[in-house]
Amino acid sequence: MSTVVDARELTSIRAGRVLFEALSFKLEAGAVLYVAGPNGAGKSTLLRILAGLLRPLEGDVQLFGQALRHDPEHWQRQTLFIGHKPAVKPALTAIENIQLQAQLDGIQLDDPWALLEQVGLLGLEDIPAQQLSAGQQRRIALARLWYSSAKLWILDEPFTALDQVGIELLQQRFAAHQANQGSLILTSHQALTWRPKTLQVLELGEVAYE
Ligand SMILES: Nc1ncnc2c1ncn2[C@@H]1O[C@H](COP(=O)(O)OP(=O)(O)OP(=O)(O)O)[C@@H](O)[C@H]1O
Repeated sequence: MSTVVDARELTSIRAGRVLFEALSFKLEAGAVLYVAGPNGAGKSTLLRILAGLLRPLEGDVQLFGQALRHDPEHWQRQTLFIGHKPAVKPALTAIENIQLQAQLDGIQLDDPWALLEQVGLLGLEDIPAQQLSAGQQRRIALARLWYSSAKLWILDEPFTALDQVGIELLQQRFAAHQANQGSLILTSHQALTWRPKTLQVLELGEVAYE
């Protein structure tokens, strides 16, 4: 087993609150880390630190044996981060959004229509994203998971707004990623109905004030 994430002594203070202090954990290839905790506990903050988007006050993260500061491009190639708000362009259609996302990810999509079908949006391709429902917009954002070859996925509340079929579809995608030795870090306020092969739970709890 190889270590994908090695988080060492992470401390984060935001808005005068200690969210976590000297937090250390490791994640191995093919494992799932489920970050739980109440609103404001620091889940998104931790995920953004792990994705290299935010610096911890103290501590550091090694990804595939390398620190972010040594090779940010390596970090970007190996990780796929999807935040809790679907990053869709409201005036673009679903297919245009998917193509744009792929372009930004440096991927040439052979068949964007097949991808649209995979995420259950076929028939809605000509509608601007702003006229789609919250769950449909989420599906556009999550389409990245169907072409991503990143070994580590970091997903902030990916199930939000999805219906039961969408949740099942996403969990199947997670299972395929895991079977391929992919690792996953996610937050959710819903209990997982899928039982990953290797699951670690990190509970961020009540926070202390400075
Ligand atoms: N951009 C920011 N600047 C300053 N403080 C922030 C910022 N974003 C979040 N915070 C603070 O960090 C705390 C943790 O926020 P975070 O979004 O990490 O929590 P969370 O566990 O993901 O919450 P939720 O379950 O509501 O999504 C919040 O209470 C907030 O005060």
